[in-house]
Amino acid sequence: MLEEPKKIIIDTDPGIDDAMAIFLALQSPEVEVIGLTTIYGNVYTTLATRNALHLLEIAGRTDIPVAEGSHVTITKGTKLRIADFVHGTDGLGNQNFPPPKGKPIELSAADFLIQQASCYPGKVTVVALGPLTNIALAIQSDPHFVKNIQQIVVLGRAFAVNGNVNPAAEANIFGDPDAADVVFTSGADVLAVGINVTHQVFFTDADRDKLAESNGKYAQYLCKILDVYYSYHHDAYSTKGVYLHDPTALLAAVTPSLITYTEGVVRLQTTGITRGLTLFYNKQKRFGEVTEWSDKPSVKVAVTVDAPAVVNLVMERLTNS
Ligand SMILES: O=c1[nH]cnc2c1ncn2[C@@H]1O[C@H](CO)[C@@H](O)[C@H]1O
Repeated sequence: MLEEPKKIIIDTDPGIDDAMAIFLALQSPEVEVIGLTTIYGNVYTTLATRNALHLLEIAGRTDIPVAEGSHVTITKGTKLRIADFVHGTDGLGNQNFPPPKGKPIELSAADFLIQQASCYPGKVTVVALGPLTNIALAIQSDPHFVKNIQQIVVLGRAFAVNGNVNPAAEANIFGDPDAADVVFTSGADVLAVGINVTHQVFFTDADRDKLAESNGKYAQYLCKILDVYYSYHHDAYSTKGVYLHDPTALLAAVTPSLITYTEGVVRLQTTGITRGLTLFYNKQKRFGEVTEWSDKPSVKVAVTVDAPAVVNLVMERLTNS
């Protein structure tokens, strides 16, 4: 018997690698994209919404609703760190695409997440590709959300490696560490795919050439916007190629066997020079004293990834489009 596709909502800040992940999801029969929710991160939230609508128009999938998310952090912080230097000022490789025709739905991202999770209890997975504000708001405003949601796959953390904002912190967690702490300690089924894993999934210059040679509609579109992302990686990491952060997290939801994970408690540093640092407690020792870790639920933290399989899937699905 054919399995029903897994319903997913992508919480996104598009973003070049977000665009790859969204197209990949639309090309994956294992999942049904039931909505996009938007958040600041790679760009401000207003532009994230515009880009999400634009990408769905490119895909011919304007049937998928877009719900706009928070413009501020969970503590109402307005000093946001926006990574437009990674993605271009428009978030999509400085292409000056025309504005989308569509509009976001009336519901906020958090309310849409709550509504869908309660409509399909145990059947909706959120793939969170930006800071976790919307998900934390959903958790805080609906006591049933944690049990209604099937899984929250988070692209975020740097597990035992340096961050990419500074040595302590990875960009999505750094974007709203207080929200991340709410999500990681909520008791929901959380799978964190950190940059210790996504930095293993490398898309080379030759891979981009292969995309360019194909007639795939998504491949052609992505080749236009990828230049900025490639130059940033070249400057920042001296690499000839880019890390596939968002596509890897997305595929961890689509095909869970591509990764392995360990389980433990994750807590956040929310202040000081290590703001955004995540600490993983592996539960190998029972501490005598009660600590901020003792009574907290475990989450899953990705440890390994089948990187060649991820690159193959990305290539296959984007070129056959
Ligand atoms: O060097 C960087 N600084 C800030 N954000 C980055 C950098 N590289 C990638 N991303 C963005 O942040 C997420 C992964 O941490 C990805 O969504 C990626 O688009």
